[in-house]
Amino acid sequence: MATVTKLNLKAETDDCRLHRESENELEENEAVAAATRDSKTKKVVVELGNGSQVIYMPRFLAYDQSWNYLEYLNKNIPWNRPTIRVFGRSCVQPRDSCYVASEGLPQLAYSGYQPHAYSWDEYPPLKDILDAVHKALPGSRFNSLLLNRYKGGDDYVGWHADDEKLYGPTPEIASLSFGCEREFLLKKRPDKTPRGKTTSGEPPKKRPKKNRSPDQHSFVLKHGSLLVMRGYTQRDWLHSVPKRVKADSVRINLTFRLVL
Ligand SMILES: O=C(O)CCC(=O)C(=O)O
Ligand SMILES: [Fe+2]
Repeated sequence: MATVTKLNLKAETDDCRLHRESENELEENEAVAAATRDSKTKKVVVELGNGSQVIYMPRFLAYDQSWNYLEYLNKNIPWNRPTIRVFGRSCVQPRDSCYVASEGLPQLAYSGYQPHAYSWDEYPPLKDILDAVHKALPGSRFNSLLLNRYKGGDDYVGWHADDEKLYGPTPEIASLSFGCEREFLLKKRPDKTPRGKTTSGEPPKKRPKKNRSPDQHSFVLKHGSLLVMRGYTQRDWLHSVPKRVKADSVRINLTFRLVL
């Protein structure tokens, strides 16, 4: 049975707690994510294991400023809903998107689609947001941005990893959210080592369930929040923003990336 840890960062309580899906599961599974949180900034660091890490800052940008950004982006970005290829079939991408990148970088291509790269200069507020991200993450650098707009609960992004070659083996992705709160899920990719085998050839040691870290995580991404995926997260984990019937307003998400 999969181990699941839900990170609940609801606006009403602003109380960052790790809690399990159900009491039942609590009994069956004592696995808890290794998470640390800062009581002042509410920043949460979740160690996913094996060199993968997620950082979540629920109050990265001020509330009012974030509404101004949402309004600006909603009106001024040349949103596009391209036809993409998924599992060999053509379909309309279930959300709007746009791509912004520094000049001279190799072209991004995903799901058989090559988005046009717009310039940062055309959208000065994006440069301000990028500056704020660079300030918050010293030592990190980003030179491209994929924007997504979810018009309502029917818009979504399916399970995927941002593991395109042009990002290198350990891409860092900084994800900013504006507007409607949506759930962001992470699940561990299936282990490629055949059952009963270990990479060293030695017989597998039986590890008790309670020492196994969770293989699924859930974050409710708040208006003005920043979530960072680091290390081997794109190699070992998949992420998604599923459909939600109750999500009835627009959400805009910006993912900053470094093209090498
Ligand atoms: O909307 C989000 O929070 C995630 C978007 C995403 O995963 C992507 O653009 O690759
Ligand atoms: Fe992604």
